[in-house]
Amino acid sequence: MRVTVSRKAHFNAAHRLYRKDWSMEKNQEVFGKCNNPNFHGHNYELIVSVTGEVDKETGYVIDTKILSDLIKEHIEEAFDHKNLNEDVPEFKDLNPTAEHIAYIIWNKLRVLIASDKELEITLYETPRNFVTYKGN
Ligand SMILES: Nc1nc2c(c(=O)[nH]1)N=C([C@H](O)[C@H](O)COP(=O)(O)OP(=O)(O)OP(=O)(O)O)CN2
Repeated sequence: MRVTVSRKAHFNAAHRLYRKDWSMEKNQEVFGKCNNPNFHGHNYELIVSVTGEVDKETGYVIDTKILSDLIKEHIEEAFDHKNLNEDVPEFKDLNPTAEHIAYIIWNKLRVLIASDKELEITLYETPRNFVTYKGN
């Protein structure tokens, strides 16, 4: 029996959407108010979902306490109350869009969760804007 187990988390972070190799005018045209050079913040809501076989002995796909600890240590510690452009090395040369943040989170967690389980990341940048990434 395959089941999906999900854990919610959140972090607050600042960012600016822009490309260093574009002019201010081009960045403004493409990214608008998200290109504010003084940055802006979001209350990101994160859902991490793990799908796999239910263990016959424990009844678990993954212990939610273990999943929660992994998210705290590897995602919240790295992103919470940070300026993503300036403080987080993964975004030094990668525009911190919701798509890219979800991709980075997936890659950070993928290596920590058993390879026979599927991993899916849903990231809400605002209550109405969210992305989903499950690899590939
Ligand atoms: N595909 C993407 N589009 C946009 C992203 C993104 O990461 N991926 N990011 C932004 C801005 O950073 C920001 O999220 C937009 O904020 P805002 O326009 O305020 O969004 P809201 O939905 O909260 O506001 P509305 O009032 O509903 O317009 C832009 N695009």
